[in-house]
Amino acid sequence: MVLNRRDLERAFSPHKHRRSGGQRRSLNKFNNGGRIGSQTTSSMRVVVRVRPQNANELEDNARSVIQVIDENTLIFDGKEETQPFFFRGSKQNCRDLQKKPNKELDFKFDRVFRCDSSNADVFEGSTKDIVRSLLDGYNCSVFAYGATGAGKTFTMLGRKTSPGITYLTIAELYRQMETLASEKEFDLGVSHLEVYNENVQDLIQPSGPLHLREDNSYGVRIPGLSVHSIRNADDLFALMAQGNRNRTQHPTDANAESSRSHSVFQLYVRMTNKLDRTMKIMKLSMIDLAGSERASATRCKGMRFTEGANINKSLLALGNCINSLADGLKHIPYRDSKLTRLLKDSLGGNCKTVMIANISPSSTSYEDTYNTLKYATRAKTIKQTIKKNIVSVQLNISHYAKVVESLTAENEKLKLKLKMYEAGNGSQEGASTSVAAPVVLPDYKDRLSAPYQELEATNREISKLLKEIKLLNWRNSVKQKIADRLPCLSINSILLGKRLHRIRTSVKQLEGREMSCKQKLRETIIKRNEHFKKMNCVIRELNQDGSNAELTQHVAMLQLQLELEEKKMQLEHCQQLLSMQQNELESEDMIVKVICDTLKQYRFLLQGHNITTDAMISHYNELVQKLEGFKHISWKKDEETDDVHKFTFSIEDWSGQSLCLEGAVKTQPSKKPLEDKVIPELMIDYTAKSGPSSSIMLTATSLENETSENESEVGDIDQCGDVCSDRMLEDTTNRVSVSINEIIAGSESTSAVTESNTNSSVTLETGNSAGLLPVSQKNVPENTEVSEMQRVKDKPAEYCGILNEMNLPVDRMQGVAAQCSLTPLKVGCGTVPNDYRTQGFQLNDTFVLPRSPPMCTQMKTPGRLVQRSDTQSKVHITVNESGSTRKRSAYAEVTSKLCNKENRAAAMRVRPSASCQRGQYKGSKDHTFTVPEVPQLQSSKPSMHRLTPISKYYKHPVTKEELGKMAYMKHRDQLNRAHPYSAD
Ligand SMILES: Nc1ncnc2c1ncn2[C@@H]1O[C@H](COP(=O)(O)OP(=O)(O)OP(=O)(O)O)[C@@H](O)[C@H]1O
Repeated sequence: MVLNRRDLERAFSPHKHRRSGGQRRSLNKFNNGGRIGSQTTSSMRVVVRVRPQNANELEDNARSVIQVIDENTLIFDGKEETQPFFFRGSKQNCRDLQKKPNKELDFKFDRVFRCDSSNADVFEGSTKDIVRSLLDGYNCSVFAYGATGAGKTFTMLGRKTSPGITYLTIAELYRQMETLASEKEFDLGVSHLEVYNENVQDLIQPSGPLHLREDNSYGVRIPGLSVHSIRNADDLFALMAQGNRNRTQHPTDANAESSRSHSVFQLYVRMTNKLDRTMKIMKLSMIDLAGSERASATRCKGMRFTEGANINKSLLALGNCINSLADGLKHIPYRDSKLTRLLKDSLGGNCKTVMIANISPSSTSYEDTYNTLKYATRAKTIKQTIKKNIVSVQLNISHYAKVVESLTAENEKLKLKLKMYEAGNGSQEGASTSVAAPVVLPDYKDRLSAPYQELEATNREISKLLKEIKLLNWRNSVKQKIADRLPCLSINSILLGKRLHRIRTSVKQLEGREMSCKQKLRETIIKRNEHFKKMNCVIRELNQDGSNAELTQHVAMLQLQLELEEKKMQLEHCQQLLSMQQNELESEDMIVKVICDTLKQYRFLLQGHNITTDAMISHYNELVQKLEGFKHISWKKDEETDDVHKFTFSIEDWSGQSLCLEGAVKTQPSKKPLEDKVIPELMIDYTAKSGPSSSIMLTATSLENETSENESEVGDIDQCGDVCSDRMLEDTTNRVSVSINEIIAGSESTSAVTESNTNSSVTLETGNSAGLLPVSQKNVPENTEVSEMQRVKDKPAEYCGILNEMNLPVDRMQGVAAQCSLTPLKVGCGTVPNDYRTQGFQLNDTFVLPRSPPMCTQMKTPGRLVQRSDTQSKVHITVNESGSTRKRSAYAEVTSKLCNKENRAAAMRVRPSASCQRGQYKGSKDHTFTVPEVPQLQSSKPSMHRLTPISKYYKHPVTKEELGKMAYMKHRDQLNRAHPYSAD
């Protein structure tokens, strides 16, 4: 335990820190020159007050060791103006060597008060600012430090004529609270205690010693300490006086009214915001420390000596804490004394602190003053981290809703008042310029307003719940639908099980939500009925008071408003539901399309393998019929009409003769225009203007965009798919119907290579041709196929010829070939038609087309090889003598099916080379034809020899499984895109 002056000095000696820090050379380096009002740092605010010399000091003729330079600076132990020093009659510049040299230390503080400063001056310069901080929500502390008799109590408590800063601060607090009274509510409480001989005692209601408790949330607490409410600053003064009377004071040699204890006066402020009910609890502590003293100076003995030792001990602990805080150490020895424990949250805690260092200017207190100044300088470097004490009051969203509601209602009322006021003023305008009397809102409107608003709110809630229920219901039905159709497509039972489980779980969740919504709805409806009753009651009462027309009108208007609001919400909900249903419909539409497409591909695949059954075909046809039925469902609006896109068609026959045609493309309004992606349906009606033709090519050009680029021949297999390949119907009136499955974006025109006879009236019609087979197939009896199949089996080498004889469509031929385990024909087979016989070919000449699409140059009579180059193909045809004598020329007709766009036109008009002319091949069996790139045979009956899309997937050798897989692969992505629950 340290009890003497030397220890105290050591505790606050700068040399101590020089040793530890090794940096400081002069006291001036302590000074950071902090300024009043500087809010940039949160350093402890330190002010110094110099008291006037007392009678004793004046009597002793002691010199003043303090020179106050300005508001912030003082010089301790400055040079005195002394008599010149003479040695042997001459003035000496050197000082009197017998005298101690002056320290001449300058100190800077936040504020320095001269000895003539009043308590009011000190208040203005030290604690006035912290009142603002207190009301901003910060804890604040003020403590007075100094040697005994230095004027601490005088500064803190003052006299009746000159109240101290505690009183002045609290008076200021009351003044500022009054200005905030409209926004905030305040509750004030005070307590007053002393720490005497390391015991804490209540000064207002003295009882036994009190214990200190520390709490993370509330800091230091003293259970049992009485807290007294005050109404004004005068109440406070009375309480302080009472507390001071109870304070332990004893006269010492240094001070006749020496306080022998540390006094702590605390004011608690609870501030509640009237608007949001947030609460702040702040604490202001005014601490009058006991004076540090030298036992020699006070000449205390016995009890007084023990008191002094305790005072010094606690002040020493305080000095250690200040040093540790100033050095930024982690551990602060607060627990060394009761005083430091009590001041824990005032010094380094969450608190704005002001230290008032009281000093005597007299040289008799030289050491005390010097120590106090050092102490204060050290304290100045303490940094504090402070935050507002906002108590989170349990306010929920409903509270804010209420506040907003009440404000809105008030706002509405005010608006109404203003309107009425303006209306009243308007009518009186001109009549009188006197100030209009305040307009009183009709009572009935006021009384009806609250129940109406309640009713409106519940109505809104009901509409919302109804909408929620409907949506949940609909989502549920969609999920059910998915669950129903999933097993139809999914082939992976494990995956299917998982998906179904997921769907069922979500269905259950939706049902649960629906139930809770329904429950809420029931409750809200009950609530609404109550509001209705309430409103009716008010209306009845108002009627009893004296019904008037205005009231009736107002009630009717309110009812209408309610209805209107309800209808508006219903409309909104309907629109939302409708758009969701529309989306669902579109997605289902897409699924149907994809399924149809896939089905068609599978159908061809099966047909290719000749494994279709009658039942399958009839099911398929049923489906087609159903789909056709679907098309009759019209989504178009009444005012919508078909979009017509006009085209001109130029038709060329293979001999180069061209026909001019005009036509139009009709698209259904629900379908996208030509420029868009896919046009599933397209109607082209045109009539040839002139001339018969045996072979024509149709080129369609959009009139709406007449540029040369748009003039294109379509029919390219890459662009138009199987144009004119699926269905060609020949009717008796020489009208040819061509089915076009789809036209891809970018091709604004379509063409079809077709044949017309003498009549040039041609109709190209598009439609869903899925599943429609070439009509010629109908004419082929199944039994014929079977018998021929046997023939093929018996003579596999001749199967091409046999199949040609059978006059089967190419896919059927492929099927037969596959069934007979023969190499499937890649592209197609054709028989030379009868009319060709007259042109030099023999019946049953066989044309074998190449195996894979670009290799389309093989054209041979049996036994002869055909060659092909990149740019053209040479076709060797063996023609027998009889044929050549009969006809002068021969034709190798090709179609553009597998050609690229550029050479297709040329390919269409392949003529036999010169070597094919009559007579030139007489006697010779080999003739050469120059054929453009990628030719293909075309017979006079195109329906029989067209390529089918399925042929694209043929490879040799290929198994049925592979074929199936290939077709599946092609459509898998499309299917998945169309619907996530499609095939796995
Ligand atoms: N600024 C001042 N102006 C006039 N008189 C003063 C001033 N400061 C102090 N005094 C007088 O000095 C005497 C001692 O002052 P005070 O009791 O306030 O000292 P203290 O620091 O509280 O001493 P202790 O620590 O012993 O209680 C008192 O009589 C007081 O009236």
